[in-house]
Amino acid sequence: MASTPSPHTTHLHSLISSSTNHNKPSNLSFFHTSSNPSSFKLIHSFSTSFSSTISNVLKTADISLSRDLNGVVSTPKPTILVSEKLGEAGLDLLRSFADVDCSYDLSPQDLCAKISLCDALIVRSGTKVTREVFEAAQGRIKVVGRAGVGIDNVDLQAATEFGCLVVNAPTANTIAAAEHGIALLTSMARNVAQADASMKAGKWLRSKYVGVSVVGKTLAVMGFGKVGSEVARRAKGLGMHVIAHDPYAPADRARAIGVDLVSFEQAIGTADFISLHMPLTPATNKVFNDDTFAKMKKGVRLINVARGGVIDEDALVRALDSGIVAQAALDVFTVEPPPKDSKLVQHENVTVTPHLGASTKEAQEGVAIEIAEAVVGALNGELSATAVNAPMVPPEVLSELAPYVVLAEKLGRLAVQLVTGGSGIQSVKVVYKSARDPDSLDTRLLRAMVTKGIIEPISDTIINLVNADFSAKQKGLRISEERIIVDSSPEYPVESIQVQISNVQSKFASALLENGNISIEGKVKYGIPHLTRVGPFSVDVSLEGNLILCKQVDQPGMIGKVGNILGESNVNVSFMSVGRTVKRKHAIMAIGVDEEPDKDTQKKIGEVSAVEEFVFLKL
Ligand SMILES: NC(=O)C1=CN([C@@H]2O[C@H](COP(=O)(O)OP(=O)(O)OC[C@H]3O[C@@H](n4cnc5c(N)ncnc54)[C@H](O)[C@@H]3O)[C@@H](O)[C@H]2O)C=CC1
Ligand SMILES: O=C(O)C(=O)COP(=O)(O)O
Repeated sequence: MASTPSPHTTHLHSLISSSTNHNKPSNLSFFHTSSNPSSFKLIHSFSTSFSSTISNVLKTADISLSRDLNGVVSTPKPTILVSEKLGEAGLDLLRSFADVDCSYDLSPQDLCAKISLCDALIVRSGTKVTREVFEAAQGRIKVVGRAGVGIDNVDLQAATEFGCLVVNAPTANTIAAAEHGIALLTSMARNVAQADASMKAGKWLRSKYVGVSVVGKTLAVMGFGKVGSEVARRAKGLGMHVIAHDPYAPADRARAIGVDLVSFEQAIGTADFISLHMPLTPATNKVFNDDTFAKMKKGVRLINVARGGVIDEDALVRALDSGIVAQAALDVFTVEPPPKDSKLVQHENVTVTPHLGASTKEAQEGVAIEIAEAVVGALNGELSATAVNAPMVPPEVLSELAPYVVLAEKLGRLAVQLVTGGSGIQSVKVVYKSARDPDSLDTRLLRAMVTKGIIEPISDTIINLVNADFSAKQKGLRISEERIIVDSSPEYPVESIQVQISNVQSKFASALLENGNISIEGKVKYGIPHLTRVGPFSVDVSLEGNLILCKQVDQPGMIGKVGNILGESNVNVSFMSVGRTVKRKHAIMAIGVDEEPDKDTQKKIGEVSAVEEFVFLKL
């Protein structure tokens, strides 16, 4: 298996660990637009640093570096388990990137046994991805790809808790499902399946199988999403009068194709045909039951290409027996496959297909490519446009926020190290200063990264965009955000980010504001995150390597003294900056160092007479 740890394997948890200099711009260039240095225009190609940054946001790529016997380092392929039949084009795409294990018809036990060896899992509707599966994965699984629309077979809550991204393929099977809905509607109306079966049994029953016409009849589309609206469009082509019920669909989209959105009661009470196209959720579970069947027009015909669970199947049998429902055509069932002796399946007025809605050659090839691209992208650390349990952030927003994402994580990491004991944190405030309208600044990524920076140093939880909010909540950490509009260039999304931690003691008292909060602030300068404020003190040091913060009496010679001690211990100083509140009183020295000074060196710094307090912080 690709990334099974071996003696020759160094396991890195992500493409870039938080202590490496991944934020160093790999290919920065500047061009000068005016004599004012602040208007230097930055041209930053994010080809390497951007994808690294985004990998860090998601931490989906569990990349292992293997050494061969000659010590040459190579990156083994991730392993993707495909547990149900997937189109060849998608499999080819996956194989070009990963080791692909196509194991169909796995028992739940077999799936749990395999999953800890896999970085991604691709399923259709037949695999139940339960909490047990995520537990058995032991943190290895980074993405579940659902090759289709409905994700009711994936425990999303568990996926989120385990920081596993779930992506689906929401568009490629829409037409197939809509066509199947129409096929069921028309074939049911003309008893095609029953007549076919009877002829094959040697009969010729022309009068028994007189059907009903659909033209002029009212069709209620329940769930006016992608499939529902395509069914509506086609039904109008058949001359039907189409109404729809969908509490979340925009009325103008319905009006545009000549469909009226109506209430649930109105839809089921007036329709001759009812076609179901909503997802299975706690709210739609068994929404068609004895009560709702009782409100339907006698002799109604029902089509279900959505999910079996939206119907109480026993109630449907009763409604068929009583004649409320004249006929039903079902592609989906509460339990799939349904029991062989299912009264519903055996009912003479019911037409059934074995969940074939998405099963056309075209749809399956499309779905396979759509999901393969999404899974490969996610394993590469890209945020997916079809993420189900993480915010979908458009690529242009992502690329713009990339350096701020690094800044946010580092500020969180710094702030938490200033807390005495590093625990007991309950309340964190993140203040964004920006010239942009608050509505046009999406801070979810930044908040997730501050959370990551705060939680990871004090726990063993890996935080990413998927589980950041959940993990914060679980740890009783309240993260609030404030946006301050400033009068600067709206060209950059954020002017500065400040992280405040309240109600804690600090091991570096100078980082406290008057309100008692630990506070640090940073900016992105020329693409590189900088620390610009510690408590009330202004500093200016790039956030690379490690950091020493030193509070001293503001007097000449301090930089030299501390610099000498570090130099004698062979600790390389990359940046130094001094900030003070009042001249000749107190100053904060922020020193960027490449190496961690040993205890002796730290002791010597502490013994410099004018040094009042100092702290060493890892970035
Ligand atoms: N049989 C099959 O092979 C296939 C089944 N499906 C199923 O079809 C259903 C629809 O798929 P899409 O149109 O792609 O999804 P979609 O997300 O585009 O549409 C679902 C619509 O249902 C609406 N909805 C949510 N709750 C509702 C409620 N309580 N009452 C009425 N409407 C509600 C939503 O607002 C949304 O507009 C899903 O359940 C999906 O799993 C989809 C493809 C193939
Ligand atoms: O996409 C959906 O929601 C479907 O129901 C299709 O399911 P399938 O991939 O054919 O098992």
